[in-house]
Amino acid sequence: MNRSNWKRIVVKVGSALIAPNRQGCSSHYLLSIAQFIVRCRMQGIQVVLVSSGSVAAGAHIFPEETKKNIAIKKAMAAAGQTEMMATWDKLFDFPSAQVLLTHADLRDRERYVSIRETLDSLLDHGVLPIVNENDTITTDKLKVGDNDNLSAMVAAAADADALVICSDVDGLYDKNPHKHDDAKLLSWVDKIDESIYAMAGGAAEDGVGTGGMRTKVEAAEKAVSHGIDTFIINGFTELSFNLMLEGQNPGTHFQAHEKPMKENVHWMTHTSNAQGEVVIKEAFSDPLDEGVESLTSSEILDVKGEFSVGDTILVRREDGVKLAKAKSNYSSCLLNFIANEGNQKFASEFEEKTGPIISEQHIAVLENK
Ligand SMILES: Nc1ncnc2c1ncn2[C@@H]1O[C@H](COP(=O)(O)OP(=O)(O)O)[C@@H](O)[C@H]1O
Ligand SMILES: N[C@@H](CCC(=O)OP(=O)(O)O)C(=O)O
Repeated sequence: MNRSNWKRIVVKVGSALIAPNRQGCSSHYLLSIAQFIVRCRMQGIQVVLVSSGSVAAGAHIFPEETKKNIAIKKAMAAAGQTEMMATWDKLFDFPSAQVLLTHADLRDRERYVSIRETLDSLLDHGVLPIVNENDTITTDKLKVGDNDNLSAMVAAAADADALVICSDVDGLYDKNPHKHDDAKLLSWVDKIDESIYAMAGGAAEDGVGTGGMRTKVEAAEKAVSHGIDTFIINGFTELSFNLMLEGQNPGTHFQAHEKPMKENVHWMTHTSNAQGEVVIKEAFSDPLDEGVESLTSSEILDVKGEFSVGDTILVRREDGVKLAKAKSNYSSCLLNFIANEGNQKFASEFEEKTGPIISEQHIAVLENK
């Protein structure tokens, strides 16, 4: 990693830094984060800010006994979002822009491309994009659910060089430091495997954060496979930011892969989730590695879920092994019809005229078979 090459970074700020006591926003911790952003920009590094905190910031407006209600939580987010944006805006003398996203936007290729273009336009005109999940309109099916994973998806969309996750602890420890006095900080992670996930616990039950370290490790896994160096640092202390600016590592550094995934393969693997499944015969699993022009309805054993043309699907072997994610050129309804043995003659004529079920350039072979 050579930081002098950084052109663009994503900085993710957790709720505890924005609304530490759930009593509205406080600029107490945001001042040094804002200063860091200003200094990065002075060095010619473009910054995208992913800011949590709308729910925590809006919490003080609603009665305590209502706060577990989902509709009230969404209302807290709506009210807190304006307060949070206003607090950030006061700290900068350049324009900022509110970008509210859901997973439904990120997993749709056209909307994803539109997000990329908007981020580029904002950054190229000196505007600071401030991104958050659009909690008010999300449902379980539509949401990312935590801003750690959201920040990694945004970092990939923005083609960032680094992702800096500012949290309420120094980084990833071998166990939760709030529960274990002897927990040790990991300053360097070059491979994210089960042993790393085993160390990462959830958020404190009485805290304001979502997801804890687990979602941060998930985010790091997404980002490093896109070639994005990822840091978890303590956003409570100014020292973290000074060390980052000096090129040092104040927390945990997850090393970017030297050979990142291809952009569309990364999007299919880490951002877009499968809307349905196609189960294929075991004997056909290898040709997926080479190209799939030959995947025809006669290899399909089962079609699961409802999907439309252009949706991402999971290709699974009959023994359950996940083989690939791919963009489907056929809807689930049509696939169900042509995969039926009785319709084979019609199917082969139809496929010949219409083209492959999945095309080679839109397939991501899954590494963890
Ligand atoms: N191995 C670990 N190392 C560090 N923190 C951990 C670990 N396991 C669980 N945690 C918890 O994760 C919390 C940080 O995540 P979270 O509460 O979601 O904050 P944020 O608002 O920064 O996203 C820590 O305060 C700690 O309680
Ligand atoms: N969209 C939510 C963010 C939820 C979230 O991931 O919070 P955190 O774990 O503090 O980053 C909000 O603004 O409150």
